[in-house]
Amino acid sequence: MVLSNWFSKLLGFLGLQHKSAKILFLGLDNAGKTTLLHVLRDDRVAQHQPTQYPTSEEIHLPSTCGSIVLRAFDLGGHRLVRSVWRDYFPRVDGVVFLLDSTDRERLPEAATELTALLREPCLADVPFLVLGNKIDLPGAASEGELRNWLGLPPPPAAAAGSSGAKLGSWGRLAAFFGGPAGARQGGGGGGGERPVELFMCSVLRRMGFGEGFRWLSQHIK
Ligand SMILES: Nc1nc2c(ncn2[C@@H]2O[C@H](COP(=O)(O)OP(=O)(O)OP(=O)(O)O)[C@@H](O)[C@H]2O)c(=O)[nH]1
Ligand SMILES: [Mg+2]
Repeated sequence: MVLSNWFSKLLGFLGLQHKSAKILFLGLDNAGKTTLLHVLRDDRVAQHQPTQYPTSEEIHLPSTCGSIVLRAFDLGGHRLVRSVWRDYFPRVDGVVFLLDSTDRERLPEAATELTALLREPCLADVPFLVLGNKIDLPGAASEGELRNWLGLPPPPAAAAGSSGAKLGSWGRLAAFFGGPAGARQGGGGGGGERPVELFMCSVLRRMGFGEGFRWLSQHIK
């Protein structure tokens, strides 16, 4: 068992093994979910109509994004279509939650949706990759500001006063918590915790999300 785990990790490291994972792309309308999905699939930025109906795509992520195969579900973020999100919760391997970091007016709404998802019992063990998108635009919220809105604790390096804070909006926040945003679950690295991490990104500039998907691929069971 230990040997086979070690072997599969080695294959993954060498890019010779692909995981297949059911991943939900969630977040408010206009966050950039469909744009991201198509950048991942075609490596091309295009304009899309607001998503009205759920769609799914099989996406082979390159080794720079973790060498995994995603069954990615783009569910649309408009208030009216959010009611279908829960139909897709069974057997999910991961959630990618996108935020428009320039839309401060809607950050409370986004935080409420994220908190509700984190409270979902059937998503209790599911890793959450949170992407603070559109940092190419002037006035985008910083990583720290988003962390405050979402109730995420500071990364350990920043809390200890190290130079990690210099990473600023391009940096990454590592946090393990569950239940409502900001509340640690289990504590101290023990059982019952699930991984949640924030990465700042620009889908348009193709920056930041690759690191996020590498992180996610490591946390998919
Ligand atoms: N400046 C900038 N604009 C972006 C970025 N990512 C997406 N957008 C724009 O944001 C708008 C919304 O993008 P979509 O991908 O359609 O958003 P969505 O989350 O799928 O929205 P719904 O389908 O309504 O849920 C589009 O005009 C995109 O071009 C980014 O990184 N930077
Ligand atoms: Mg869409």
